[in-house]
Amino acid sequence: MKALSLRELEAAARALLEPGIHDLFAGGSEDEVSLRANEDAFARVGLVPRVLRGRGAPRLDTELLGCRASLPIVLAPTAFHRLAHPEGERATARAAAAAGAIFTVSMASTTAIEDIAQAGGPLWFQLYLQPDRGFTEALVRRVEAAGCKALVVTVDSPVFGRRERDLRNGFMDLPPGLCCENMRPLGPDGERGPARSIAFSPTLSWADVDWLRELTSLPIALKGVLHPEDAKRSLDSGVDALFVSNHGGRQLDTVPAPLELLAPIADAVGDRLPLVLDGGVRRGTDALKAFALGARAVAIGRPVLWGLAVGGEAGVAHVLSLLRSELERALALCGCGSADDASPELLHFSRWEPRWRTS
Ligand SMILES: Cc1cc2nc3c(=O)[nH]c(=O)nc-3n(C[C@H](O)[C@H](O)[C@H](O)COP(=O)(O)O)c2cc1C
Ligand SMILES: CCCCCCC(=O)C(=O)O
Repeated sequence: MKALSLRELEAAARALLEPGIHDLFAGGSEDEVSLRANEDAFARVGLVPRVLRGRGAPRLDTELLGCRASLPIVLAPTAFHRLAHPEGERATARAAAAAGAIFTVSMASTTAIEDIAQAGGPLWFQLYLQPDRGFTEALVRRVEAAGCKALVVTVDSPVFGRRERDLRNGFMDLPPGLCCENMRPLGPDGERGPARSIAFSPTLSWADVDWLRELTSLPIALKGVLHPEDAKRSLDSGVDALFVSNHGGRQLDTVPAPLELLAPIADAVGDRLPLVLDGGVRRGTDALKAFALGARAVAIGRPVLWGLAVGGEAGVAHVLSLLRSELERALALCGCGSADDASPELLHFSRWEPRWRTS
């Protein structure tokens, strides 16, 4: 039976995945306060529809960082797709390409970027800047050659978050036969060497972003910017977009939900930088709320892994199709012709408290 919603798909994936892999995907850091906050934030904002606006059937197509996409929902970078399904990132890429959706490939993908690019859809590549600049430069050249259209630099990970589910389950590394394929340097004839590990470095600074800006002409998005002052600072480094993200609640715990932090960031950067929000997006209405608060697009992480686990390429296609139809319906019900029509006037922030008559 096909899942009617991402919630149903999540339950189906949970039943199929080996428990340690399920926890690896589902978990957050420490007490998982941010993880829970991400979905809760959407539930706490109401939508107040406008009526009789005659906007016609909503259009979802958009352009982001020079890429045309058929919907403003991006696949966020997530590691290790081959733990969810043997076809891994290849299956994800085929589903995204068929849907006209942008797929952000994780630096920690279990399939090499060249093989993922065979699917032919629009790809961005997520990068953890490595202290070894020579390695980073070689990887950037490789990603450019593979045809990726943008770099998404994750800046919320100077150290790795403490994920206690993984510690409890003893998940230390990928099983034999799998590795982070992009971490295998290419030899002169394109042969892939042994994988090196990904370094998380607390010495990274804006100087490294400036260095990357000089290195490549690809558009650069910074992922994990949550403070308005950092958003403003990013303008000086010539970046092209920001992902307003708390890494799905997997890095610093107790960071508020990105939805709650979006408006001040949108205020800080104005029209100068497009914003992509991720964290807890599970419904078309969630996406609409993010657009109303200033996001140009949203990104989804775990739902893609649930789709993969349940049905490989068809499962990811189903995730995108559910969200597409939900978003079309939500826009139409709110009197919007596109995501650009969404504005804060549609949102209701409840301060209502019941007062019961006692006499
Ligand atoms: C299993 C898993 C792996 C992830 N891997 C990466 C990664 O390699 N790089 C990265 O920048 N973010 C990574 N993320 C974070 C996502 O890009 C994204 O910010 C987050 O999943 C969005 O929240 P959601 O899962 O609630 O949609 C990962 C998240 C999960 C759940
Ligand atoms: C040593 C590989 C680490 C992969 C990191 C993936 C990630 O960002 C996550 O949240 O998990």
